[in-house]
Amino acid sequence: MRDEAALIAEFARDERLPPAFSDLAARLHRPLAARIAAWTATAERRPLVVGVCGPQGSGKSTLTALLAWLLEARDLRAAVLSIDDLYLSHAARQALAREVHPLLATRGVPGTHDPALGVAVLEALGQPGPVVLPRFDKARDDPAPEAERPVFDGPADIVLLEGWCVGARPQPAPLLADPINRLEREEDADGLWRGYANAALAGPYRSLFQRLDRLVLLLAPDFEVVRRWRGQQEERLRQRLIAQGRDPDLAMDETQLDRFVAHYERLTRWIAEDLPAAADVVLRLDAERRPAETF
Ligand SMILES: Nc1ncnc2c1ncn2[C@@H]1O[C@H](COP(=O)(O)OP(=O)(O)OP(=O)(O)O)[C@@H](O)[C@H]1O
Ligand SMILES: O=C(O)[C@H](O)CO
Repeated sequence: MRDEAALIAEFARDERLPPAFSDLAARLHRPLAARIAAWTATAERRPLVVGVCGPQGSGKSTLTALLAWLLEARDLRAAVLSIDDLYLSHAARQALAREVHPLLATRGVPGTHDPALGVAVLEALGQPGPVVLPRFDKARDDPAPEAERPVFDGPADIVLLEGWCVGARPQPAPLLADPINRLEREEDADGLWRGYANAALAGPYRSLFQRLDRLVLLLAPDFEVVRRWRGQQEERLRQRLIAQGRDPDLAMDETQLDRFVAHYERLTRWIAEDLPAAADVVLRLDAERRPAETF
């Protein structure tokens, strides 16, 4: 097995993470990778599918990327998939916006992904041979062209499926009655949009989430912190666009961001209430993304 400390240092450098990250990785990522390896050893089917659910900007893609490195160092083949890569195209969401509800134009809530694509990719990852993984380009707000999609050489031992609503269960109908923020009050007064998202969770998303063997749940201190974390993400996107010589205004400004995260508020709050009881590992993060408990 490759030296984990050296691997973590390399990862932190590549990802430009703060110096304190190495300590965190020793307390969190290393033991979590060991736990996932142990789950894999006793799993009844391959690949073992581990869901990583956490609010926007909570650090899911960083966590899963490092876990994949650590698992590979243990000679386990680990693929990472994000539910964000299953978003419907811009045109498909525009069609939903016309036909069902205007708020479905914005990517995010259940109903704006293609869960059947996720099921098909998980299935393909269980077979030998190359699998072209889906990729969504947030600056274009559209799936990336095939040439930009990564290829995983299957079969995978483990798939880490990360996303802000991975494993979410529908809300009981009475909880849908009252709007929870201004967006819902002003633009979904009759509850059609939130009802559609909830029905999607109860329907097509169930087939994807039923495939999860294990669930790791990250929780934010509160929704204000989620807004801040998501803002940091967008700032990174802006910097990346500048570095690539692309238009930085493809990233959202503060007003757009407030409206964007309002779409996520209901389900983010519901997940924090409902999923801890169902998760295998629950990590309560502070505002600096540090878990309160040692693992
Ligand atoms: N443990 C950490 N310490 C400090 N910074 C971190 C840590 N984990 C992640 N970050 C930084 O926080 C930001 C968000 O992380 P990441 O992209 O992993 O979040 P995410 O949950 O996948 O977000 P999204 O749901 O929007 O895709 C990134 O800039 C990342 O470098
Ligand atoms: O950018 C997005 O699509 C949301 O923040 C979910 O990750």
